[in-house]
Amino acid sequence: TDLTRENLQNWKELEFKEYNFNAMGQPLDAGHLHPILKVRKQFKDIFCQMGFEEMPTNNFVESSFWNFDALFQPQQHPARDSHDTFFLKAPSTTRKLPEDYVERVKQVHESGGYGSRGYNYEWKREEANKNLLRTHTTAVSSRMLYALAKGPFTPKKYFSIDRVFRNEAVDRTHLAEFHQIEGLICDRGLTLGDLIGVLKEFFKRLGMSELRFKPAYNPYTEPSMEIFSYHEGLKKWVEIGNSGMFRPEMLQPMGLPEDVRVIAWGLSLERPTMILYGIDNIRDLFGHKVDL
Ligand SMILES: COC[C@@H]1[C@H](c2ccc(C#Cc3ccccc3)cc2)[C@@H]2CN(C(=O)Nc3ccc(OC4CC4)cc3)C[C@@H](O)[C@@H](O)CN12
Repeated sequence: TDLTRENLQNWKELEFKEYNFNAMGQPLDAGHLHPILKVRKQFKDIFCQMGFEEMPTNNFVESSFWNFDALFQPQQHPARDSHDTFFLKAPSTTRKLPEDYVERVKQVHESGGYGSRGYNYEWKREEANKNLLRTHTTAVSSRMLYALAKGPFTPKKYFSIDRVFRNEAVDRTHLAEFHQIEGLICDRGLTLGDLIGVLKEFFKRLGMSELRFKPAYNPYTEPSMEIFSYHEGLKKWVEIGNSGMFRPEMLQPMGLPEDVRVIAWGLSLERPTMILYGIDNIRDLFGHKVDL
């Protein structure tokens, strides 16, 4: 019908169905939060409830100094090789390091001190200057502890959850990068018992109450422990992380008081996410391929 004036009036004669104001709208196929982000929030909430402050991890590029040397990791350690670490071409070297602290790190690597024998090798500044993609968030922990040593000492609880990069073969469950979760407590007179206690409290909040600890080795912690938990679902003991007490060779050159101890632990974000969401191929978590 053409749009004449009288035609526009004839809707008044038509019969319309009553409005159903209780009708539900069409379900919107809205977006979904990525599982990694949901589990990251769970861990962040647990750390915040336990009084931890988040560390600033917004620098993927780090110097070998903060990533390795400050942690008393020797320059000939295999993890510092380009087969395990991504070194940067440009900028290949770091701009600025605290010279007086670098000198003390050089000393402790070469000839020890603070009760340590050291590694007895010629420490090279060029090696420490090399820029890399951080291999662990422990590089951020060393920066934070150094900053803590600068001022009057106050006990601190810090955590970090962010991406780290390893030049490793990738397979079904390993990518060249992953998200590391790290917690640390810095206070006078802390002991291994305090570490075990805080680990029990931390993992209990994730539903893992039965923990076992196994002696382990890290270049920057002594003693070190691998952490295991009995997983009801998988009916077996699962390695859920690593932990330890930062060595005096790491803490003393920073200038922390000699009775200050640091207990720390780490785990990944991908492993718990894959287990909690039943994902058995890391490609389903990340990756460019999307099955449409
Ligand atoms: C090269 O990657 C190492 C990674 C990653 C890891 C290991 C150690 C640290 C550390 C540390 C550290 C130690 C001392 C001081 C400071 C930091 C951080 C991440 C996980 C650490 N792991 C790991 O996350 N396993 C895990 C964690 C939680 C979890 O929860 C499930 C709901 C039940 C399940 C599993 C242990 C293993 O997966 C291990 O084979 C792989 N590890």
